[in-house]
Amino acid sequence: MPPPKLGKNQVFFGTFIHSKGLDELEYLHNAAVCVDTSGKIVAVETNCNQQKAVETLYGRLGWSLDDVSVVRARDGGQFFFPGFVDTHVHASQYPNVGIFGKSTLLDWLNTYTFPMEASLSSLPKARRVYTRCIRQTLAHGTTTAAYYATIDVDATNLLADLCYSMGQRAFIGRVCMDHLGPEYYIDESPDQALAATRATIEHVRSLDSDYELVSPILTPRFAPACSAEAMKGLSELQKQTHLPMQTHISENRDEVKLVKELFPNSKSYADVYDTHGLLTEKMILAHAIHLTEEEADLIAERNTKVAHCPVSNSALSSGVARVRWLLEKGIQVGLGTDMSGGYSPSILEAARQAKLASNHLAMPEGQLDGLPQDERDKAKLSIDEVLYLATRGGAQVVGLADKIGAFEVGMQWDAQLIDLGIVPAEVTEDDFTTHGNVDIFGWEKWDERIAKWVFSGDSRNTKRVWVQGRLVHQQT
Ligand SMILES: Nc1nc2[nH]cnc2c(=O)[nH]1
Ligand SMILES: [Zn+2]
Repeated sequence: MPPPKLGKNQVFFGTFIHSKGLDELEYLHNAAVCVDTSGKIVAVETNCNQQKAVETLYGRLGWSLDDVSVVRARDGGQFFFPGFVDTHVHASQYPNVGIFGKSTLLDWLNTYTFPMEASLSSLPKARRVYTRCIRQTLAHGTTTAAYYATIDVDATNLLADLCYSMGQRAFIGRVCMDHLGPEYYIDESPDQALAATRATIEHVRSLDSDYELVSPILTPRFAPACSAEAMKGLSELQKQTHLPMQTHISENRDEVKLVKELFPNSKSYADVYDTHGLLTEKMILAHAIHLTEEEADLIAERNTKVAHCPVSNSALSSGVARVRWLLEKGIQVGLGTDMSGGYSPSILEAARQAKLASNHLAMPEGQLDGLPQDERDKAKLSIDEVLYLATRGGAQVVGLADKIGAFEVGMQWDAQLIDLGIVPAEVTEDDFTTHGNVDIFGWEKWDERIAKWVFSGDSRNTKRVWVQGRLVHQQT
């Protein structure tokens, strides 16, 4: 069942905050954003109240009052923000969030991850897990997610159905793994892996023929789990279909060592993907922590994207990705929760941890030890920068930079209404109970309010969420 069509044009009034560039949030106060019935932003007007909108905007758009429904962000306490983009998330691992003990990547995969993923060949179980994952990520403001499902075609197709009916913009990856997996959870052969991938592509196409909301994404799990034939086959399939792709790279030192042993003739981990035709501008590489200078240069040259997953990188003690270093090479970077390597469904949490991880790089005895302090300090990401990665950066990574990530004419209304619970003058000081941990006194400047949101905010501040103009989450 597709989500219901929009019956009316919509106008949103209030404060809108979005990224103008990597290090600059733009604050539009007393603004109006008009959204047509296809969910497209058709006007962005500053210094605009309802009366002015009726007098000028509606006429220009050919709208009458009856055509329009109005949503207002309350002055002071509320603002609209672009929906978050989760560029790397395993929907199938959602029940395992927080469960990783002291493990690191390779033993974590065998102990926790493969058994859980294999168990989702039970469709009733997959339905429960995927429904809750989508509901939870929407409640945290994630309007677009690049999902890994499992090797099971039916369960993967079910994830596509659920994203479509619940209205989340999503990329659906049937996981390809025909090498080194446990016998209970592995593709039988490269041919079978490719046939299964094609079956999911067909299913998603039958659901959403132009991939307006839900798209397939080719998903070789990572080099150690894929035969050379499977990787080459996926590269061919990508050339025929032009679909996006996703995989993991250089997350963990033992993994990098394993890749060296498995592909002794390759120059590096990145070179393995390159020589199998997978290192292209359509590929999203998760983690990218232990890359060499040459690998990062190659990734930049190929215009390949990176999903930075700081929560997972800390949880599995994988390392700290050098995001500034990647950005300065011209590589486009977004944020990923990497559930359940990461313990949180929240891209706001990923943004917070991206900030803190970048500070760790700059500390003495950190990874950049030996460089002068002012050089190390450059590694630190600002609040504005991590929010860029969470929105516009993510949009670039999933290939939708012209469609989502900001409030611009021509883009889709993929947005969230945030409430920081600022106490209006007319309300008593006791009336602040519903806004979670964020405690605003009213005298903070807007950039300080945003900093408080990034460090103390959570889903309690996410009041409503829209995708393509449709309301997909409303806090009760
Ligand atoms: N974090 C993470 N890394 C991987 N590398 C290969 N598979 C996985 C996975 O499921 N999660
Ligand atoms: Zn992952």
